[in-house]
Amino acid sequence: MSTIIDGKAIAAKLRAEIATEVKILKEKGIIPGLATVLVGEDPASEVYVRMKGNACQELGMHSVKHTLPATTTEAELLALVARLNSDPTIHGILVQLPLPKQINSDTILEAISPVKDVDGFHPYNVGRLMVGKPTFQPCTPYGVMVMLREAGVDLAGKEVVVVGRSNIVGKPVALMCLQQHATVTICHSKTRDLPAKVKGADVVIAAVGVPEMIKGEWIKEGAVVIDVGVNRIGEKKLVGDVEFAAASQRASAITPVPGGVGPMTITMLLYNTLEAAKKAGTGDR
Ligand SMILES: Nc1nc2c(c(=O)[nH]1)N[C@@H](CN(C=O)c1ccc(C(=O)N[C@@H](CCC(=O)O)C(=O)O)cc1)CN2
Repeated sequence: MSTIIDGKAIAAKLRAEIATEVKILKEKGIIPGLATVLVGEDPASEVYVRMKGNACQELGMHSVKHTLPATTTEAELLALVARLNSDPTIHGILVQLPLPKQINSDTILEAISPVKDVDGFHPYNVGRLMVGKPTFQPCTPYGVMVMLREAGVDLAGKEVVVVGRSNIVGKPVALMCLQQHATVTICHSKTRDLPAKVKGADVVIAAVGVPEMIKGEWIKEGAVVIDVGVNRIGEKKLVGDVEFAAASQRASAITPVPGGVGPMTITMLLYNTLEAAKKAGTGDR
């Protein structure tokens, strides 16, 4: 049986540290501020944006939620982003993804000021990560790295297999693992013999968005398994991208879903917002 890497517990510890720093910053007259932008009525996005607002409140941060109709045009959203870019009470801007199809996500993400890009999706911040000099790092992969660190996993020389090549998770987490001296393989829908690739991994990071696609029998005895998937089955049930029950028989450590990577995503957003506020306070941006 494997050790469960408890995302909720790691997130709670980090949030307590962030709250302490927020308090110190407030004494200097700076209240970290996050603006969240939700376009449309995607139920999962509504939940995530609400969770982000609640988390800000719990940690004493300022947060403002902008809810726009699904019919919002790209120009209207760009105008809001421009307003938030020049609002001194806002240190971080988060536009919840996915956006409705009439809006080009890249155009919006590139319009967010890189110094307020607490999602770490702006090409400037992506480029900084690419050259090994990260500024704001995307929240989910950043959370994965913190979990690995807290679980005592040293990546140097390890074979890491990332399943999924999204800009939000797969590509950045691969770069972050490379930065920690892992040998990284990124797998995707055209990868030949995925089971063989996974079977060779010391660390598997599943970020493919397909319920239980990674089979337990593919996991090497003693491997570490990080499951980024949050797949809703019916009304209530959430499952990851990995067959948890079978994989946990073989893995040395594994993240659950829910309660694994998910809570870390929001925690790292809070962390990035705090960092943005600190940089604004020192003029270091
Ligand atoms: N602008 C962004 N959009 C999206 C991001 C992002 O990082 N920035 N990531 C995902 C969704 N996401 C945050 O927005 C997110 C996903 C999951 C969780 C989470 O805590 N999951 C819980 C389960 C919660 C539930 O009941 O649904 C868990 O896994 O335990 C938080 C945030 C896409 N969009």
